[in-house]
Amino acid sequence: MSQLEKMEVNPDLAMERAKCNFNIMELTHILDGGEENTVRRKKIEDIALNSGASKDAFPEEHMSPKEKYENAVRKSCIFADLVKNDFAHLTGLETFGINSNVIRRTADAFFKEVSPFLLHMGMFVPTIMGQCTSDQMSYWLPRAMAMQIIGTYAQTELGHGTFIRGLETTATYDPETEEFVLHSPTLSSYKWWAGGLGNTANYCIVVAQLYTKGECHGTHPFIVQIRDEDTHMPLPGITVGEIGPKMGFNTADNGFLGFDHYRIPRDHMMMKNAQVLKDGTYVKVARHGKLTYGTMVFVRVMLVSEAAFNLAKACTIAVRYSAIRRQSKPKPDEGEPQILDYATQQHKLFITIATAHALQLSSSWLWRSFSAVLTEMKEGNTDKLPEFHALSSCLKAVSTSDAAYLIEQCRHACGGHGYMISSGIPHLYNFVSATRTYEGDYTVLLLQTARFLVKAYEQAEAKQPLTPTVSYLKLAFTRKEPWDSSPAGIVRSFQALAAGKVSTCVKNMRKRMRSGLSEVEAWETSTIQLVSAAEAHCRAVISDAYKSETERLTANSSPNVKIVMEQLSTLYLYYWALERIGDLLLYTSISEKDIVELQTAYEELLQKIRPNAVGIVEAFDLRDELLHSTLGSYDGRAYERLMDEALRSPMNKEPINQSYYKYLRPMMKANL
Ligand SMILES: CCCCC/C=C\C/C=C\C/C=C\C/C=C\CCCC(=O)SCCNC(=O)CCNC(=O)[C@H](O)C(C)(C)COP(=O)(O)OP(=O)(O)OC[C@H]1O[C@@H](n2cnc3c(N)ncnc32)[C@H](O)[C@@H]1OP(=O)(O)O
Ligand SMILES: Cc1cc2nc3c(=O)[nH]c(=O)nc-3n(C[C@H](O)[C@H](O)[C@H](O)COP(=O)(O)OP(=O)(O)OC[C@H]3O[C@@H](n4cnc5c(N)ncnc54)[C@H](O)[C@@H]3O)c2cc1C
Repeated sequence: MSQLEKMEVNPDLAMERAKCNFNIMELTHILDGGEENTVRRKKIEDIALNSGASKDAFPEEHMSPKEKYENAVRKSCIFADLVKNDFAHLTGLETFGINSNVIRRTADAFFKEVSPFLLHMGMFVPTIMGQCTSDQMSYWLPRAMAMQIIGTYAQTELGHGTFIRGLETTATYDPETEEFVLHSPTLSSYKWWAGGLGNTANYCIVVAQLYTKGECHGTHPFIVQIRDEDTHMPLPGITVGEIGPKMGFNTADNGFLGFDHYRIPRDHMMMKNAQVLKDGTYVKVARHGKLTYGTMVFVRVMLVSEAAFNLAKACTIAVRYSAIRRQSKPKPDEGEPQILDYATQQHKLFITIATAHALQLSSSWLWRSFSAVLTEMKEGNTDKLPEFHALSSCLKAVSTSDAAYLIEQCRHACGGHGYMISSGIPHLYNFVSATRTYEGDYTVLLLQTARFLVKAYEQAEAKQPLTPTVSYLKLAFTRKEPWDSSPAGIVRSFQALAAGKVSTCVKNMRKRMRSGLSEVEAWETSTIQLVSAAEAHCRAVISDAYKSETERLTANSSPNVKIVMEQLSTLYLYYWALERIGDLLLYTSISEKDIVELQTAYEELLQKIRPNAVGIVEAFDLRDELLHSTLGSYDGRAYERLMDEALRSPMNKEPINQSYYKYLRPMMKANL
């Protein structure tokens, strides 16, 4: 009999809800970007989740890899149908704005790992939108949106992921037949990793070195059919398959792909930014050489919200569980406290909540900047692209890295039970730790930002005007920043710290060049510090955006919601100031007394947040279907759910496993 037949809420969780002193729904509306967004989101979730279509009859964890994939395809088709037929009027999916976030969020109820269609929606469609001419778009986009074809994005090869210019797949134009010939000249040139490529997709975007009239023009994107639209058989000249088990993403059939002189029509080159005319003449259209990297920039922005969303899930699970879990007996005359009462537990968890808010608000701010950059680019102005590339690169790197670290911390906060797959936390960790690598590795992206920072520093030195996100670099040329523990003062200190680090890097590089190193060598030997400087810059950007967005969003809110949001954003600042004490000592006037006061203020803040902790995570409004967690469900009945899950295990379906007769019994009897 299920342990959950009686509908009850754990009394500790009920008590937490009763003592929450702010309006949870008001905070939900703020996080959703307005009440009407919440209403629409809930409608979409109701349609998708109340039907029960997201549920599995058999626990996914106990399926074979092949069964897991097949189940994910089954549910992807149900979900795609819902998107097309039931959500369309509610979402305006084609805008790829807030509503695609809602669809992405709802999809998580269907997939504990990911949908094999993720790359179709996440990269194939956006690349068609960003890299096609309008004629091409009017042919491809309706087919892709209606799911008549399924696509993916195959850029990375066995030999190269980071260094795009080093890709080896060739696309050589043949003016005789007006076709491109795609070819994989080496093993290392095989495409590797594209999600959905192994078994699902029949089309893909292939990034290849373009050759025409005997000249190489660098990497360009092409739309390539890889399977027959009717039989799904790989087409002649195509070698395609799945790459095998991974830490996560196991329902995403990541694949490999090779070409043997495979021909595609000329107009399957995506020609918005560059064209090859019928006679083979190459025409560059774009004003900026890196516009073909546009989909990556788009997904990097997307990944900041992904990091926030997955952190919100992890801390909802860990905070609810910490409210119902009681352990140890610090006071002999009292019962065991809820583990959420321990200051060390609050230290693990409240920064996780604050980071989820910080990333969510920074991501909304980043989306707005992105829209502004896109609008200018439509008018042919690419001036803001370098700054935006630097910004989206560091935000992607730091948000995914912080999220992975903090999700792991949520697992620690759940003790042994956090290690269970059914807690939901391992899936979250496996998913998010990949986001630190894909779409540009952490270190590589921070070094892109560092390049921009060094150039901006040189502009500041030459007293030239600076773009907004780096205007603080002028602090590098003033006296040491006086320490001020107010939120605005801490943001300024983070800026002074970042400016100081960039300045130190530049001075070190110059010194190394004076001692005989080339510019490239001086850069290379300074990269550890450059990564650290770019991280500090990003931390200053997030802190500034989080603080100012909090002020903007709470300008008209009720007093208690304002207090809660301010407490969290101040906690974020205190936490990172304490984490970076060594740097603050170098670059600001902070004293020993200031540090002691800061630590005390941080500890007091944890206590102030404590009574509202459950309410705060519940403002993320994550339904049980999205959490997939025995530990974090709304009713808080973790022990009953753990036992129920254990009983569902196929290992418990027979009292004696056959291995007893085959191996254990003979061994033990032989040892008698
Ligand atoms: C079921 C329903 C679901 C709904 C779906 C909706 C949403 C889903 C949500 C999210 C997730 C979606 C999908 C996620 C799943 C999996 C996806 C994984 C996909 C992939 O994983 S897909 C492969 C990505 N793979 C990379 O990410 C490679 C990283 N590697 C690079 O990105 C470059 O290769 C780099 C930058 C390292 C070097 O490139 P390089 O060698 O060519 O350039 P170089 O260093 O020489 O720089 C020359 C000048 O270009 C500037 N520059 C460079 N890049 C620029 C840019 N983008 N924009 C503007 N300027 C740029 C520089 O700043 C410099 O500027 P300057 O000269 O002025 O200093
Ligand atoms: C789950 C998952 C899904 C993916 N999906 C797709 C997909 O759909 N389509 C696709 O095309 N690709 C996909 N990828 C590939 C992904 O984009 C690449 O793995 C990623 O960009 C990192 O590149 P890499 O593997 O070449 O790493 P490498 O560049 O080989 O990195 C290895 C190490 O070298 C370091 N390094 C590399 N270059 C430098 C440098 N210049 N300076 C300092 N350090 C450096 C890195 O920091 C890292 O520590 C996926 C990857 C994963 C894990």
